[in-house]
Amino acid sequence: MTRRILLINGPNLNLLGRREPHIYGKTTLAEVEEQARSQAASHGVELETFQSNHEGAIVDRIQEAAGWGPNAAPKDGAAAQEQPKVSVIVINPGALTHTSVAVRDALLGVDIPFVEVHVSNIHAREPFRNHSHLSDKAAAVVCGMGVYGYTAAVEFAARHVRAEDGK
Ligand SMILES: O=C1C[C@@](O)(C(=O)O)C[C@@H](O)[C@@H]1O
Repeated sequence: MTRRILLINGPNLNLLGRREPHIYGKTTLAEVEEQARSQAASHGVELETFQSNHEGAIVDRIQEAAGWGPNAAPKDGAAAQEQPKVSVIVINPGALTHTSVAVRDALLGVDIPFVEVHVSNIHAREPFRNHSHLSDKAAAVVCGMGVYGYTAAVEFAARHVRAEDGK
């Protein structure tokens, strides 16, 4: 079965490269996503991407990763068996990190391991950014490495997927 990684980016990360470049750098989200896709492919893993500025859309997409939720394809019979599963979620929740119990509940609800990524070092910024609603449940947390954090997270996720396959 094809294994999948789902890369989710939350609010304002569509502006990567243009937004506060002194904090988030000049690499665009399209470049991050393309690099992540080919990096995963080099491990024989498919990578899907999703960005939204809307909390509910992110909750829906997380549920969909488990084959649930309002947008999930109907599952029955053999087709359901063959549907590739998302094995790991890599997520930069943006500001939702600090506010969203709903995103936390969605990630815990689907029981898919996740890696939390932040481009900036959230512990070296304003106090309201120091707390994450996700970190205590994350398989790993990457922050302060710039967009290289996505590379580190995808590498970790791909290894996890391969380990699942017993390779
Ligand atoms: O939107 C973001 C981006 C961020 O998640 C990061 O990648 O460093 C950090 C958050 O505090 C902020 O709201």
